[in-house]
Amino acid sequence: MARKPLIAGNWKMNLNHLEAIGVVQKLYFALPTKYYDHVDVAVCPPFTDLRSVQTAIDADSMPITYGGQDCSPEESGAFTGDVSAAMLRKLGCTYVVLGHSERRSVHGEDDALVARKVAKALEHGLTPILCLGEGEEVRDAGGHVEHCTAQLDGSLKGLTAEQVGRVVIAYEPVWAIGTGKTATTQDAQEVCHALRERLREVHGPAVADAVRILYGGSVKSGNVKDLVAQADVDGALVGGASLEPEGFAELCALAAGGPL
Ligand SMILES: O=C[C@H](O)COP(=O)(O)O
Repeated sequence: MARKPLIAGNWKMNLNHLEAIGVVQKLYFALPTKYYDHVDVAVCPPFTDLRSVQTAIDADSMPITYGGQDCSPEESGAFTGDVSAAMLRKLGCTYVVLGHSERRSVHGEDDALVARKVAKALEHGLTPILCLGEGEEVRDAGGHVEHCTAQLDGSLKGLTAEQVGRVVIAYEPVWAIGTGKTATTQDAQEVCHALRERLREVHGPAVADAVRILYGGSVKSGNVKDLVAQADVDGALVGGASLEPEGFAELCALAAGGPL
């Protein structure tokens, strides 16, 4: 089954709201419209940039979507510092990154909490980009497939097949994030394939065939084409390389079968 690739830029805690407008506009002008038939392009800026990004995108009717980098598992109320799924949706977000390894390690988020966030995001019409991946020690011990499928099960716990069908998965080996050490295309394919087979086993073939599974971890123009050529890799979650708009446009074009 053909799945349209998704390239999502996770800006992490970079770029203020004024810089964000410049980056989105440069990305739009650098990537010819024809490529959007072959790739979905999204940016996930910090919360404080979302309104500005929305305005820039709407002003030029850009075919770029955007999302948050986290949301609360709660509906609303006394949760100082948190941002709700409803607030993101109201700002026009399509996506929300959930369970990123930086939130799992820095903020102690576990699978159970991530599963609650995924459910809340879906309830409000957001598409969660559910991140999971093994650390270096697990990889060295050869436990990466078991680790990732267990994280998948735990982070989707309690969801129906219909709900799981609306999730994007991002396989991000922790040892490849921001390190310049990209997984080989075979490494990426091995885990993305195992995740898809696990979805097939638990949620059925229609879900397994429809869900997009991205790879993330030091993705750049030089490796994106080989990564998305893998049968079970349906795009990329891009950190550092998404901050520079012309380079990110080139990366998106290559994922769409380009060159730019
Ligand atoms: O969410 C994105 C990932 O953490 C990858 O970041 P990176 O491309 O800077 O390695």
